[in-house]
Amino acid sequence: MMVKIKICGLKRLEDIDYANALKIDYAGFVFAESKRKVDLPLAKKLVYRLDNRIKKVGVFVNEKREVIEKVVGELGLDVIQFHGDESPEDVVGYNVEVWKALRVKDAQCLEEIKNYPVDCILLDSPHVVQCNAPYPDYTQYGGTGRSFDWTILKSVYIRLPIILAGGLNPDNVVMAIEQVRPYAVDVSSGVETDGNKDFDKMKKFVERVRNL
Ligand SMILES: O=C(O)c1ccccc1NCC(=O)[C@H](O)[C@H](O)COP(=O)(O)O
Repeated sequence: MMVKIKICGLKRLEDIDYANALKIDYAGFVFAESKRKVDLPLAKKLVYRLDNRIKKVGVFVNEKREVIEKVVGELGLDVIQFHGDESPEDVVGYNVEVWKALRVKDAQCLEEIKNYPVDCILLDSPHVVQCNAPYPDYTQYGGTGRSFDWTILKSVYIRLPIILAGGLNPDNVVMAIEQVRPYAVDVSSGVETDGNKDFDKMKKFVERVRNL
């Protein structure tokens, strides 16, 4: 089966045009503290422009249930991606598909997954809190551009479909897929130039995955 593609952190109208042209499977919108954060009015414009065959994923970090429900309802999101420290109880009771991100430090931390009643598990790099920053650097919850040691996954059986994230780019995505055999790949930094999505990098990424 063809590996699905999610591109995360879309924040400009042209990013949506790129996503539509490349017919990606999932478009990710970040509703958490990040340089890629979108607010509801902007997200509405982006979603309105998005090809309705592309699934809309909302990324949240430790967000209140009522906020998530409002965003899901107003945008018609297809998927909630929990990317913070949410517990298994926090992620239940929504009427759309739910993904939980886990930051992979070691094989032991993958045990946590077994407790989550979700549709997919997204494996990302461990975050590094910037200790010398004057305030906590929440962007480090995701979108770090760093990859983790994929060999950790070899020793663990994961029942859920895996979305592989963290430091993927057009040059390493084929190797990543061959090693991990995920249901989908997720990229943000690796298809950006100077903080914005770059059509040529997105195209290269998509072509390399689709040509497998
Ligand atoms: O992308 C962000 O800025 C972000 C901020 C806070 C929480 C999650 C975030 N992104 C979630 C994603 O799904 C990213 O695509 C994933 O972390 C991979 O990012 P990258 O390593 O930059 O490809």
